[in-house]
Amino acid sequence: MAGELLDQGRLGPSVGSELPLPLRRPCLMKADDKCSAAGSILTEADAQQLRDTGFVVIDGFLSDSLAATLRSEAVELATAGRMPQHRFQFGASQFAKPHIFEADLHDEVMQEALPEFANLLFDDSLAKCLELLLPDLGLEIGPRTKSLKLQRNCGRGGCFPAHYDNAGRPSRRAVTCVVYLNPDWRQGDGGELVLHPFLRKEVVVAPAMGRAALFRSDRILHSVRPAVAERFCFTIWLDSSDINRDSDCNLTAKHLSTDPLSVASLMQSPASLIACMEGAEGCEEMLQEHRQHVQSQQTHPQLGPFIKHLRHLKSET
Ligand SMILES: O=C(O)CCC(=O)C(=O)O
Ligand SMILES: [Fe+2]
Repeated sequence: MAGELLDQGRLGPSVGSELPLPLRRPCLMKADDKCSAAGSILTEADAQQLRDTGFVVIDGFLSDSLAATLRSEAVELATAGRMPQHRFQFGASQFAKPHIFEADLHDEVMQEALPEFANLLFDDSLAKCLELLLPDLGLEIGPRTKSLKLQRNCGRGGCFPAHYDNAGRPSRRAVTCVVYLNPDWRQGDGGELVLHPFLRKEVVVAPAMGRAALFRSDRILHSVRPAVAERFCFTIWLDSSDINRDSDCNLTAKHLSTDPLSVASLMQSPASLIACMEGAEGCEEMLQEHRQHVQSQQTHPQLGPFIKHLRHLKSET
């Protein structure tokens, strides 16, 4: 299904009603001399969109100078060959994600190598701003209740299959904020983020410099298209004290013998998984699990027809 492409030409800087100054541009940096230039732009309209649709895309989320500084730090680490290969847990095994490298800012070695990113880990202005605008999210404040990862996709087809950043307990992630650091991104370079809001049209987000995509970690299925060109981004995940509630998780466990997230995943074809993992260790195991999951749910007496109905609704969007 063709998604709506958000690229620089079509999506101008975010506009919306303005909050009083200190909130409208919360400073993402500690150093005073950089505060005036750095900040996230989060208006009431942005927050409202996040609340109503589960996502919002904001251009100029970082000042040009902060975006450039972060990018140079990232490039320097990558050039020195110091960015660890991204590994992920699947069942009892760990596998490498092809062409993806990630630095976790909870790692003190990385904090030293990436001081500007480390400042962001210890800066709570984004969480505080969201907490004020969307108190129902129950966001927690402090470096221990957020994660920050810098990611390098070296091109050559690196991508992410459709997934949720919070696929259920014990995850406490509530909001994902991905920020892109690619000044030269052009159509054809690939690496677009694709949001798959439930039963709604896909939204394709080009990974352009200073652009941020904020979305509900537990509600928005998303994937990344294969990248042809090298691409950098960093992600902040904000935790909540009020996530994966019994009332969210038990409804379908009780009535449909599954959880709500897997209903949405089932509606995805395994194409994005194959694109990401083909030929890599772990690919066959993951496909096998996907096939088993799909088959067991499709033959479920209540869930099978329900998924068929949802697919039909989605095909009409
Ligand atoms: O690279 C991106 O645009 C998003 C990556 C992602 O979905 C993740 O790290 O969970
Ligand atoms: Fe993700």
